[in-house]
Amino acid sequence: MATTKYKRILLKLSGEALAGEQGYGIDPAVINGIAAEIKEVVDLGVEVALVIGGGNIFRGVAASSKGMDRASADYMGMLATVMNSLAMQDALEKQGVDTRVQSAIDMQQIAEPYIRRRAVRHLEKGRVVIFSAGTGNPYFTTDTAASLRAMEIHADVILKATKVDGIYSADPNKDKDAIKLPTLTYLEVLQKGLQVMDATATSLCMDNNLPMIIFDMTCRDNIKKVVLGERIGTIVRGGNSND
Ligand SMILES: Nc1ncnc2c1ncn2[C@@H]1O[C@H](COP(=O)(O)OP(=O)(O)OP(=O)(O)O)[C@@H](O)[C@H]1O
Ligand SMILES: O=c1ccn([C@@H]2O[C@H](COP(=O)(O)O)[C@@H](O)[C@H]2O)c(=O)[nH]1
Repeated sequence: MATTKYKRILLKLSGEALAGEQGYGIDPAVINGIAAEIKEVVDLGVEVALVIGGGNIFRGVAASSKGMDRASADYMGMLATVMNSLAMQDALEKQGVDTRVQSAIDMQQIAEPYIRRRAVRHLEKGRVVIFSAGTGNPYFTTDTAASLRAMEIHADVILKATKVDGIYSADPNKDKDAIKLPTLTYLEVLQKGLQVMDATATSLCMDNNLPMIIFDMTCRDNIKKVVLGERIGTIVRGGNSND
């Protein structure tokens, strides 16, 4: 078996990327492809926890900018992450991977409540644990939920799998002159105001010295490559970016 760089990972998947070409909802081909990649990582003996965004279904900020109460809109966003989590659970189980969905908002009929020690036990048994409903609180994001859960389960790293292939000097979808930055410190991300991840999540990782790798999830095998230690995307960590 190949030697992996990490023993326990928190993989944050972009909700928006699950929509594929259709731009909304869940593309079965995309989710099945990602599930197959996660299975390969599980088969390498890596303990995998997942947090999935909700941007393919509903974002609280977008609805509140059109007049909806922000907290209500955010609860809808959290429910969107539960839908994505259940879809991913189904896709993983179809491939023979044991999973558990835990929810930060109680919904006993469809998901376990979030219980930290229980989540860790599932991971030790080789099950993929999917943390849904974000942090359970409005005004947060799933990036913050990913940082929080990663800390709580003592993950070695956060892998943010998204639609861009790393962090750029500016949003590459808006600025064609933006350049990719292979290594950054959390302080640099905050000081430069880089929007790839929200400031709360960034600060939480910085305060707890948890490294994060941002990479493109639309490229086949990228998740496995990162787990095996290949340098792709952008690594963000504490200390000096030239270290
Ligand atoms: N400096 C930057 N470098 C890279 N991407 C950036 C930067 N600034 C903003 N972005 C944007 O950040 C996006 C990725 O983060 P975003 O939070 O939108 O998605 P996500 O958390 O992966 O997905 P979702 O919210 O749909 O679950 C990219 O698509 C890109 O447009
Ligand atoms: O802790 C949380 C996490 C998420 N939300 C809401 O859900 C949507 C979708 O999450 P993304 O991170 O944007 O993919 C988000 O826009 C919030 O509305 C939340 O309120 N609290």
